[in-house]
Amino acid sequence: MKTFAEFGLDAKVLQAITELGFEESTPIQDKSIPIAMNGSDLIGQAQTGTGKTAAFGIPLINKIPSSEERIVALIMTPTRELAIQVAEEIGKLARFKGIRSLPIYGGQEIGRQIRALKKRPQIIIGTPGRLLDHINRKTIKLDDVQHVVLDEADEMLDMGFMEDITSILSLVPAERQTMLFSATMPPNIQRLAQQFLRNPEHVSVIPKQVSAPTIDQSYIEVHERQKFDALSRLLDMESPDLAIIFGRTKRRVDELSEALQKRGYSADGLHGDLSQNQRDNVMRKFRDGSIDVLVATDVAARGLDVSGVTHVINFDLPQDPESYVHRIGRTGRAGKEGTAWSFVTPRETDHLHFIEKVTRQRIAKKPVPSLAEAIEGKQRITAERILEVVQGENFVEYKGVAIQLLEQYDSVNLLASAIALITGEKKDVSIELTPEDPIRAKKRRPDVRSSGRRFTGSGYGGGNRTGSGSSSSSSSSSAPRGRSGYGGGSGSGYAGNRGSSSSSSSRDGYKPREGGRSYEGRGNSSSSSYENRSGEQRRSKPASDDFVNN
Ligand SMILES: Nc1ncnc2c1ncn2[C@@H]1O[C@H](COP(=O)(O)OP(=O)(O)OP(=O)(O)O)[C@@H](O)[C@H]1O
Ligand SMILES: [Mg+2]
Repeated sequence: MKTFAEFGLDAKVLQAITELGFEESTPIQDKSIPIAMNGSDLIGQAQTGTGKTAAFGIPLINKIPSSEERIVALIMTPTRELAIQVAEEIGKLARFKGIRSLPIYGGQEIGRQIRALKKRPQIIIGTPGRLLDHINRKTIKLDDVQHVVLDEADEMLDMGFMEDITSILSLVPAERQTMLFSATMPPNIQRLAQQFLRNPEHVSVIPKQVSAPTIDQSYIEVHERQKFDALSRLLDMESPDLAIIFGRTKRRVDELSEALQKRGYSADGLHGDLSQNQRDNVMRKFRDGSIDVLVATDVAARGLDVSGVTHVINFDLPQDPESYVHRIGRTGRAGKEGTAWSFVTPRETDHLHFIEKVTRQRIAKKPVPSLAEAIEGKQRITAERILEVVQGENFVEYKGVAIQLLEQYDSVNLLASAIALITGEKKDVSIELTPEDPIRAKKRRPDVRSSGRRFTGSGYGGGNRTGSGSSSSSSSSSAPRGRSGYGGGSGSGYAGNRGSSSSSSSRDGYKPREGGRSYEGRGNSSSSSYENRSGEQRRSKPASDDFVNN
């Protein structure tokens, strides 16, 4: 653990870091910043929420001269929300040095982006589709780019961006620095690395052994039809400050956010079928706390950093362990504690155990919260809210009526009635969700070679899924986050290791993955159809027989 002053950074960069409140570097920053400052290519892996953005952002900003007028750095992200967020963090770090950065993503009016490009940003943060659009219009040219970062590199591969990335990078001078970052680094990332990186340094913050998690993980076994009631009880019992609930499909997200609103929760949904305006609004409301429940597809699983997210709930289990790791990684960030719950239908318990095995993390089984626990939780929150008001003394104008009431009625009855009113039971609103099919772990098939799952620092060597058809097994592993978070240094990390995956690529580079993953929807209604998570280009659906749907 170092202070940032030890890296020999520009005073203006240091000032920005101080202003952000970063006191010490995180382990990934410790290791990456000197290498990145040297100009070497880099593959950086560290657990969710440990400051990978600054790990590549600080060296970039440090290096770029303020007088630079050309685009010299390009950062690519898999989703629009992440492009916006990374641009914001880069913007904060670059404030005093006066480096200009610009997010470029689908869904935003292109004219606006073209106007902003005229201000000569030195750093562009973009999603591949819109970047290509600008490149084709010649509104962005990459001839002078000296640094490239692929954030969530493995996800960019999985989303079928390989062809786009290849096209984009073919326009960037070979004489450049290229860096890949993610919490999960499956071996097939090597394909990307071999193609685009030169003698990369591998930096990974991985624990030697499983250590205590910062994210408290539990699951509840529940039938599909009981999920919603279980969810409202869970929300009542836990009363999260901010929660993200992941659903499998866009339809699911729509239905769930509407149902939660009907039951009186302050919730809204995020998925790729919404307009960019709607997406921006939902994110803004969630970030400023005007809603406290964000219901989302996996579009929100990667990279998003919203401070104060205390809970992640997998309303539907994710298809693969990487997705699980990234989803629950939306809480427990920057050394804070977080709580993750997953709903598991009886037929999905094998899949849950598979996730446990791969992530080397026991996920504790908990009962469905009882009505009594739910009520107790809700009442506790109401009482806390009342006490806050009492302390604020912002109630003087209500005293007159209070005195009158107390003259006529019993004080306990009065207060209990007021609590009942504020608690606002809306249990009578009936909710009907379209059921989702369970996810099931694939069974080992001896005739198909399994590359298995391997863990760094663990003896586990066997995959319990195998590939099917032309798609060979792709697997990964992870280790849980360490409690140490910032400052502890033991730095547990995700040690993803995916068996060599050589599945056939479709035209657009989309790789139908063994076991599939939780893409948004694979039903046949448009609201539940597969989409590219950046929402800007549609790709072919993964082969449906990659999934066990029933
Ligand atoms: N040195 C530091 N000290 C304190 N906070 C930090 C430091 N570096 C980064 N942070 C904060 O930690 C949070 C998480 O950082 P960031 O989003 O970069 O994580 P990440 O490793 O990219 O996670 P993910 O894998 O989910 O993308 C951010 O709010 C960031 O501002
Ligand atoms: Mg990140």
